[in-house]
Amino acid sequence: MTRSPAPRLRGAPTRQAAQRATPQAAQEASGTGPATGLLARLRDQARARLDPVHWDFFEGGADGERAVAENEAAFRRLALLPRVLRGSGPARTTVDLPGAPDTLPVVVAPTAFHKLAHPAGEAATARAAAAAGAVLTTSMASTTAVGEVAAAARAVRPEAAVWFQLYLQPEPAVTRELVRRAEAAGCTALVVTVDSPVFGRRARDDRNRFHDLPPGYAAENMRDLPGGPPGSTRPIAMSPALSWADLAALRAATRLPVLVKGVLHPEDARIAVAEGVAGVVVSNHGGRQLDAAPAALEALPAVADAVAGRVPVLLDGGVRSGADVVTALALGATAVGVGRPVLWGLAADGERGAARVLAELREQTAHVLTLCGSADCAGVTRDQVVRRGGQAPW
Ligand SMILES: Cc1cc2nc3c(=O)[nH]c(=O)nc-3n(C[C@H](O)[C@H](O)[C@H](O)COP(=O)(O)O)c2cc1C
Ligand SMILES: O=C(O)C(=O)c1ccccc1
Repeated sequence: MTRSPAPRLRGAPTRQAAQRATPQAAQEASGTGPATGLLARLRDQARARLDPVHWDFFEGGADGERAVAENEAAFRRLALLPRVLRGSGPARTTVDLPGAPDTLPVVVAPTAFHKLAHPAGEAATARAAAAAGAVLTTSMASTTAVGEVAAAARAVRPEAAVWFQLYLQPEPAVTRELVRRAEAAGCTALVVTVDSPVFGRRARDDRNRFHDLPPGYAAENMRDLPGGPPGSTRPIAMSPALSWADLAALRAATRLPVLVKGVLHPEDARIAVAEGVAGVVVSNHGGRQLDAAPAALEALPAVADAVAGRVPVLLDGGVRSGADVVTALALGATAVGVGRPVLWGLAADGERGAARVLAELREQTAHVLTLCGSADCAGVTRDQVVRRGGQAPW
């Protein structure tokens, strides 16, 4: 990648230096996170356990972190109108996604460097996702190679679905080799992240001088790629020169379904569907790329209208509860992704913590669907979402 972790400064800064450089406490206490509940507790535990530099990497966003805050705030501005007496029975909480039939509508969003959260790293996350019946989207920037990640998931549940997240690399031979590895690992879809023509500016990481993984950790998927010396890892490149033609070349090079992640403009969603993608992920990258971007949730209805049911639409960013999941479903998503909450669980208590996050979201989603009078994930509709605190119409 172009900014981070660029090998400018090696090794992690000390805890003391990070604390001096991290005056985030007041801002966070005033709080964008959930005030109570399991996820909030795991977040607190994660924060207490982690090196503050790594906490800041996981929690932070681009520039003034406005997009990060908006993702959660957008959910808080909305409420759900339940329907009653529909005789719908207890809600069924599975959906069909590309390469993942009958799966939870909560997908683990791709996040980098899980070994900084917990030494068991991505293998622990994979086991937790498999146990919950959730798709794991494993990041190209994982600290465990994709083959090992997918094997860990299948050891828990042979039919567990793992998707591989990919940044298209400027050298086609490198991209092709990454795709070959994902296919060989048994991944069932590729998720191409398209919101990163350059790496976002992360103020916390700059202040903490966090620009490289600590010794002993590496982006393992980037090891032994074409053009590099044997045994070494290549940096992940982000390129503003990429275009739809590069996506078409990728689709021609694989039989796996390809989803695009990081779409906010409805016209881009239309183009993506016309290009033949298998799904669109509405996302502002957890507020880590364009800080001026709207909340993902605010972009969702227009994208869902543009896609018009032709492929699944997913949303990630700010999903912290079953009510958030159901709100996104009602506004046109087939499923949602969760990024930071899984990292909180992983950092707090390894595999068990990540599994608790996913089980909690599954139970809350089923409960809220049932309270809304819906028999399944497709049964909540846009008319059931209303603004909180709006002007009374009378
Ligand atoms: C620490 C961290 C690392 C991330 N790494 C990646 C990545 O490697 N690839 C990617 O496409 N998105 C990455 N993302 C973005 C997530 O996939 C997702 O869009 C975002 O986290 C969703 O927002 P949430 O954290 O509020 O749930 C990362 C996000 C975080 C917080
Ligand atoms: O931090 C991120 O959001 C991210 O996408 C990423 C990508 C490559 C390496 C590290 C992080």
